[in-house]
Amino acid sequence: YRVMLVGDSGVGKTCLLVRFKDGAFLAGSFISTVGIDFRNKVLNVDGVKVKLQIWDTAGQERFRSVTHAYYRDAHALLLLYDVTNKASFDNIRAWLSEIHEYAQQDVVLMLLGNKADASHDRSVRREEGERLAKEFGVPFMETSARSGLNVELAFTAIAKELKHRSMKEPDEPKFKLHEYVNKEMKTAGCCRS
Ligand SMILES: Nc1nc2c(ncn2[C@@H]2O[C@H](COP(=O)(O)OP(=O)(O)OP(=O)(O)O)[C@@H](O)[C@H]2O)c(=O)[nH]1
Repeated sequence: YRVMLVGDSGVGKTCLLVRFKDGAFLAGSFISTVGIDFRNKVLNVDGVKVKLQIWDTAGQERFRSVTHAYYRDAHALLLLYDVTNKASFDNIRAWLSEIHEYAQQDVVLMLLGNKADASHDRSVRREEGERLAKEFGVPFMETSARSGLNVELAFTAIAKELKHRSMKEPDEPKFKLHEYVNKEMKTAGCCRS
């Protein structure tokens, strides 16, 4: 399955991918993605191997036309903003209309408020993220590529949804991504990593 990471430049898309793929945080200077990059990761979802091909897109405006071309082939989108950068949150509406325009109608979508570790610099409250996600009917969680908070959960939830969509037995109940995310967040409390 193809999963695409989108959102403003600097919100932490590359770091989130590296954290998920290698379990490490890319510290040091910020190197902006040029165009598009991808990495594969195989997950075990309920006893089935699910391969995710994760596309890391450039957030910079000048690469937007490159990104547009890839939307159509994405099965899932992780849309990120940075909780320490209000503008990246305000731009989410624009990202959502871009997604509506270019992505498949049934694309799996999740909103992520990244850099949740940076509590001193926070400028977007968790409730604001929750409210926006609710307005658009998309699952939401805060993540941190630095601490690892919810990184595994975000990708696992997406993988579960994609696997269930294509492999559901006729009498198997439908997988509910929203419910799964909410349940996992509740059991994890505030500090899952
Ligand atoms: N505190 C903190 N910093 C982060 C986190 N994730 C990323 N960063 C920092 O944010 C900066 C940008 O991260 P990137 O992952 O390169 O951002 P990007 O979204 O891929 O940016 P583009 O490639 O330009 O679209 C880097 O300096 C990272 O160290 C996080 O979870 N917490």
